[in-house]
Amino acid sequence: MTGTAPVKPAEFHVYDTTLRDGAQQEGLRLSVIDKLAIAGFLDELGVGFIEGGWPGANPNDTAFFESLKSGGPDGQFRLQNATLAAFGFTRRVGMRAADDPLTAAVRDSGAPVACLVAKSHDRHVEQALRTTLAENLAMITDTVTHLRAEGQRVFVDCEHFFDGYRDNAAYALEVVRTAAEAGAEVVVLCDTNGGMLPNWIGDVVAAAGEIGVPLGIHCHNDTGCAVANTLAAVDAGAMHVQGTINGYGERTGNADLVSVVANLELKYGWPVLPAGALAEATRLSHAIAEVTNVPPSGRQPYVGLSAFAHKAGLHASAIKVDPNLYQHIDPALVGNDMRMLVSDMAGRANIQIKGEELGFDLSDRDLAAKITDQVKEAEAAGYTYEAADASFELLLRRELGQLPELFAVHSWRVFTQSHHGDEIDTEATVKLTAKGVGQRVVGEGNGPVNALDHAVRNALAPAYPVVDRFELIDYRVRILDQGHGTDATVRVLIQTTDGRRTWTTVGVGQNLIEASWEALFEAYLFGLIHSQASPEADVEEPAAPVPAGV
Ligand SMILES: CC(=O)SCCNC(=O)CCNC(=O)[C@H](O)C(C)(C)COP(=O)(O)OP(=O)(O)OC[C@H]1O[C@@H](n2cnc3c(N)ncnc32)[C@H](O)[C@@H]1OP(=O)(O)O
Ligand SMILES: CC(=O)C(=O)O
Repeated sequence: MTGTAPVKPAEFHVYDTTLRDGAQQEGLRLSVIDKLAIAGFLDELGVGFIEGGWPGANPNDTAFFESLKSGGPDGQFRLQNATLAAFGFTRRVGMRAADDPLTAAVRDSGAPVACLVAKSHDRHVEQALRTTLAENLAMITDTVTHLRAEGQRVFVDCEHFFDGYRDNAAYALEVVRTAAEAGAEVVVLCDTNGGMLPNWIGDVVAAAGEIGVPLGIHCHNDTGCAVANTLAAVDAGAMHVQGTINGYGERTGNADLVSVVANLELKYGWPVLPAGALAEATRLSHAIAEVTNVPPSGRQPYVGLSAFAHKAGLHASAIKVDPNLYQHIDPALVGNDMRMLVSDMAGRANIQIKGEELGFDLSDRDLAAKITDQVKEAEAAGYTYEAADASFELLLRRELGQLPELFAVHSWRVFTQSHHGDEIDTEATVKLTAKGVGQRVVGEGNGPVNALDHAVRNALAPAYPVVDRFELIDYRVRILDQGHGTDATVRVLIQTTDGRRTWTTVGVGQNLIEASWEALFEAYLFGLIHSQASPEADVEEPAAPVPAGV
């Protein structure tokens, strides 16, 4: 690798603000219980500081700090690694810090650290605070001094520092100096509007470093550079990085702390988390996403589902020799996995690696080439195996002569009728033979796929009771040739679970019901093949009923 990593400062802070700045993301709403759950995950990741919110600003954040004082609802919650920080701002204009109720809320929050946002851009002081530059400095001194005297460690977030530096560098630097002289342990330079680029950040942090106080960095992602800007600040001497898990935050978000710490640990070689913690990053990032109810981005660096997914044939053929040829790190270092995708961009190597992953020997080049051609042809017709691993496995089994005939379908039909124009009934009939016994079963449903699902399930159940545990959990339709109105080709993807594993199958056709049937048939076939292979599925809890509406 060219370029050398900077030397790690003697003291280095990883400061998480998911519960405060992350919660400023549109659509994200965290209850006290959510915050406690996330704090637990952050602590497990090993961040040094967890900013829990702004006590006094809203009842939820106040309740979170109160709850932590008594160990959460069950009295057992304790942070093992992290130090709790309470966010607040400098005292109000014209008031004494000791009399300001919001300063009191931070002071009385029980958090050992107070992180205060202070204005550092002269225009903001004059226009937003509507006060003098001198009074802003007095507000900083008074608030920091008061909280220090009350026994709190204090960090100061200099809001709009980089924009402020451009307009009035002397004043922005004066704010840093004032905060440090009043007792701030770290002065954090904030790219509040997120408009900076790495070299600008680096230059300004280096200039502020001349003051000789410990500096931190807090970047928003409006230029898409929050992580790069954070690293540029570290290169220029910052010893404290702020960010949020998964990059949550106002507008386009904050620096994604997962990427920041992974870069520091794996690229700079700096141990910034407890030993072994980084290998939990994928699990913890996804666990936090479950709590925030924001779907994780597949393309998130390091921990995204696609972060180590390989689609192109050329990549796969090199990966067969050595995975590192097309990966910047071993995915296990962050708890992620390599995934091989099968699509029309696949070459033999994708098919061979994927086949091996599924337990099939595809080392025969001609056989692998034949399957590759079949995949390309099917994909050209509208199938997608990248999203439907189960259908790909069935295709392989068919080609390898390893597809057991667990049941044979003779016919199926669907019938929908409306009564007096409002009530609509759907009925499906399936005729099949399973374990030598013929069945002709009628299923009803609130839509054709639902009715077919009931019919095929009831027809298979006498021979294979395990089907009662199969639950259709997702059904997606995509029109493939959009110019074609109602005679367009459609693709249906069905996701099914048996409570232990989840699988996806695909069907394609000009008839929506036909495409749905194909995906449904494959869903049952795949589920049955695997329940035969591991019959312990028979003792699982029954699945919930089939979702309505299809
Ligand atoms: C860059 C950041 O993300 S900083 C964090 C921002 N987060 C939030 O704002 C979320 C929580 N905020 C809130 O709940 C509310 O804004 C509160 C409780 C803090 C204040 O609410 P209100 O008293 O109703 O004031 P409002 O929000 O309308 O305006 C903010 C006031 O704080 C003042 N203020 C802004 N920054 C600072 C500061 N660093 N120090 C002191 N006062 C400040 C403003 O001048 C304004 O004063 P005014 O009331 O005299 O007009
Ligand atoms: C403090 C903060 O969140 C900011 O300046 O962006």
